[in-house]
Amino acid sequence: MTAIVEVEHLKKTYDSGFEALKGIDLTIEQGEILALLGPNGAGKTTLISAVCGITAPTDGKVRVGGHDIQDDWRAARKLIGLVPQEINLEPFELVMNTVRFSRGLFGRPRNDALIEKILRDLSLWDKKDSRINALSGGMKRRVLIAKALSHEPRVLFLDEPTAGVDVELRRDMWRIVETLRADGVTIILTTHYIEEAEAIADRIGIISGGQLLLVEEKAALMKRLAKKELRIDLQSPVDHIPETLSAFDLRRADDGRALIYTYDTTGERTGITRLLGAVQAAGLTLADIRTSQSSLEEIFVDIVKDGGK
Ligand SMILES: Nc1ncnc2c1ncn2[C@@H]1O[C@H](COP(=O)(O)OP(=O)(O)OP(=O)(O)O)[C@@H](O)[C@H]1O
Repeated sequence: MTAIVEVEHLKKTYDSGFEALKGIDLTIEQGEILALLGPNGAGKTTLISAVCGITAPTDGKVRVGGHDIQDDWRAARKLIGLVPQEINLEPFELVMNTVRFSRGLFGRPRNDALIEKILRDLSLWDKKDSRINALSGGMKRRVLIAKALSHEPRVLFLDEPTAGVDVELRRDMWRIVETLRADGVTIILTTHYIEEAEAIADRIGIISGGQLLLVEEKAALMKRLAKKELRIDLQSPVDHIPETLSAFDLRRADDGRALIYTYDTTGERTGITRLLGAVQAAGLTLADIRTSQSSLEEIFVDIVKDGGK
């Protein structure tokens, strides 16, 4: 594995005195998709801005492809594509020119074949001669991505790429991200849609209050933190949990028509066999049983609430 983005002890205190980043350490491997989740104001945009060299950090280091973002800005920035949260396009410019011009800004030679491919991949080819102000909001977002890709970056930052876009465009974006990943592009995205992180990320980072609470492989995170529940529907309701079942983590649901058992998925034993035996021994008759697992969303809410503990 090769690290493409290295962030060391990054701090940012705004002029107002507000400490938006409180010492972030993060290494991003080439070719991975990292989703940064966090509540509003957590510091996601500040982190991306500092990594991209748009915001000067108060302390700490950032290297992209081995280049220091402060000391060797030009070389580092050339490797980065940034899709900002805000739509910052020139309203009267044509789509084609917008994207072509952006490539030129990075000192890349004109390459109309590449620009055509990017526009086609983003379903923008038939809009190439349209003015930006004639596009819908979703199309403008696509233009932002086309712009960010025009100089062939190796690392793409997507700051809430799907905020406020419809489901169809969101799925289109996921497809585009997959294509880019296949080309070896590293992708870092911030999102409020946990479903999005669950669908496309290899690793998940959770930021809250300017601190990175955790960064972990998505699958490992879900395995480690997802709680499982077993729901036991009873033939006759109970008004309390029998004394003989008090050793189990049980609660009543549906006015006693069901018992919910919460268990740890990482434990060697789930305790289910013992529980079912004890339920029968307590004279209760089962109508049905089913299990469910907590989603990434529930895990996220728990982590942010507990501050990563
Ligand atoms: N230029 C600035 N001056 C002072 N404070 C700022 C500035 N920019 C951001 N902040 C503050 O820093 C904190 C982090 O903001 P940031 O935009 O990084 O959060 P975020 O995680 O991207 O939030 P959101 O999900 O709402 O986009 C917020 O409290 C914000 O008010």
